[in-house]
Amino acid sequence: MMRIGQGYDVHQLVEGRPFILGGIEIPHDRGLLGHSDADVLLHTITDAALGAIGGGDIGKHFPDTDPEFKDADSKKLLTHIWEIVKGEGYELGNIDCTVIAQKPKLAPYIEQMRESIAGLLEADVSQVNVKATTSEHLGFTGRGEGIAALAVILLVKHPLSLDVPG
Ligand SMILES: Nc1ccn([C@@H]2O[C@H](COP(=O)(O)O)[C@@H](O)[C@H]2O)c(=O)n1
Ligand SMILES: C[C@@]1(CO)OP(=O)(O)OP(=O)(O)OC[C@H]1O
Repeated sequence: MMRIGQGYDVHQLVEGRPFILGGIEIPHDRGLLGHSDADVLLHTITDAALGAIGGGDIGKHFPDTDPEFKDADSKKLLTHIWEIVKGEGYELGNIDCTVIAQKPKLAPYIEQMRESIAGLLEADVSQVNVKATTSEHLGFTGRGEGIAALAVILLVKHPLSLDVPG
């Protein structure tokens, strides 16, 4: 049994916030704005996982009107959703993510993000791919006003092995 899900999220880049992406903090002169820590990549992955199990979206589970989730650590939000995914018998097949950011240069941090995401999804790093692209100075990402991220996830459920005698 396999299920596929996709995610998309955008957060604004502003001064005076830490820049947290894929569960790690990256040095930058600005950070992402949100009700939570605004980790746009983990939010996208959370939405993709929810999409795969028909579980709605991140805002349904963690409303941005609820003070409980103010400044929430997005690693904890994804971990909560991943418990639901596992409860339905699924594990990660693979996930492929794209971050659209004019700046900062993300290449030096890609491996650390992969490791962070693999840890959260209880999978091997080889099952997690993270890509970065600029948008060639076009649009809101190109002007550096915000960062967008996309993800496609494949969940797999292994059939119970039957212990047939003889
Ligand atoms: N924030 C980013 C954006 C891109 N990269 C790397 O640069 C390569 C070329 O980007 P283009 O937008 O010109 O296609 C891209 O493949 C990434 O490896 C990056 O590190 N950080
Ligand atoms: C994570 C939550 C909850 O703190 O808030 P934000 O950080 O604003 O993120 P978003 O992707 O807009 O929506 C999900 C939320 O409800």
